[in-house]
Amino acid sequence: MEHASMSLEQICAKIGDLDQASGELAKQRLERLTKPPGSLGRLETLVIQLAEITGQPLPRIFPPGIAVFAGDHGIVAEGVSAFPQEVTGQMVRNFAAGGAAINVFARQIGAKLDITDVGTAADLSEVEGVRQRKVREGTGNFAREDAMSRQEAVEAIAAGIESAARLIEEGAECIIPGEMGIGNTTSSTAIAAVITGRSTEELTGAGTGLNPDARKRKAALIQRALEARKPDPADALDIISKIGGLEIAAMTGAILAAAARRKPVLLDGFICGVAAVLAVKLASGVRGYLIAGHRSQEPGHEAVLEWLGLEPLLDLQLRLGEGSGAAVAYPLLESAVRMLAEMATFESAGISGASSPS
Ligand SMILES: Cc1cc2ncn([C@H]3O[C@H](COP(=O)(O)O)[C@@H](O)[C@H]3O)c2cc1C
Ligand SMILES: O=C(O)c1cccnc1
Repeated sequence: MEHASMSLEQICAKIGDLDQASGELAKQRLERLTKPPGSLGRLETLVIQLAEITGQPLPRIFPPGIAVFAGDHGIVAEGVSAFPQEVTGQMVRNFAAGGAAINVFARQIGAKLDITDVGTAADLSEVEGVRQRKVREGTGNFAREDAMSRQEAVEAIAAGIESAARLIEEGAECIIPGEMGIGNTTSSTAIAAVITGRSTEELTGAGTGLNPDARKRKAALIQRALEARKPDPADALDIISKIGGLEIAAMTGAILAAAARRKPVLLDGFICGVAAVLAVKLASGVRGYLIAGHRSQEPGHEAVLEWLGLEPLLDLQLRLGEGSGAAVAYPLLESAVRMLAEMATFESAGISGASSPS
């Protein structure tokens, strides 16, 4: 478990450049496969990226590992979610029992699901299959106080590093970060506003299902909270400690740890995208290791994707989280990888190449 005990600085320093040579070999093979050049579109660019990430001309991405983190949010006291705080802990029990959406999709794609309580307000110590890394019992209400200390932010990131490192140690070739935390679209919207500079009115969505009036109040509350907290846009740890979430910080750690081990990170929706932005802020080299699984219905996600420079694979109008959209997108990575590895070449199949200049 080499990386589980590495510090944040060490993990960031370990993130290497993409392997252009492996990407080039993948590209050359793509050109020889029995299809018009470029005709498999984004599956082609995807497999080139996977070769660059893994350093393997024929990349391996199976099995995937899903690292789910749960944390509570003090800001729910302001009425920013359609659901009560206790749902976070209740859903963690549901994850452990195998009944949540992410459990279904994890089984479908052959992924191991690693569940960590990084900061719920519930006592989940007796729940089998839930790792206890509780940094604190939910964040502070960032409309009134900092969400957590800088040290707590580092501890939550470390819990995420540990989870991804463990999954990779156990064989995972691709990491999908997921989360559960009632109120976390509020924290994520605040972070997205700080990073992108866009207005909270533009970025704020309905989350679990707020009505239009409640959504407007949520946007105004986030705006006031940002004026009070004044996070430094250049300092990811300052952002996390003032307005972040424990599970968001842990996802950031998981993303960093995956990149440090040259594993592709398949991103879920809005919350996960925000965690990826924070990871890029901590180590800019992470960017090339990211693949956006889908476009969430939360309006802030579009701004986050734009900031990351990513075009999502799917748009299924999802707005769930948990890692669900990434898990649903994972089979596309398998298609890309299998296409490169298993298709015949023009030479091997005895098929004539293009007759007119391309
Ligand atoms: C039953 C249930 C299961 C969920 N699974 C993910 N979320 C998602 O919704 C929450 C964020 O939305 P908001 O900021 O509006 O509270 C997060 O927990 C997220 O993972 C869920 C929400 C609910 C209610
Ligand atoms: O896109 C997401 O990650 C999301 C959207 C709504 C609620 N929870 C998560």
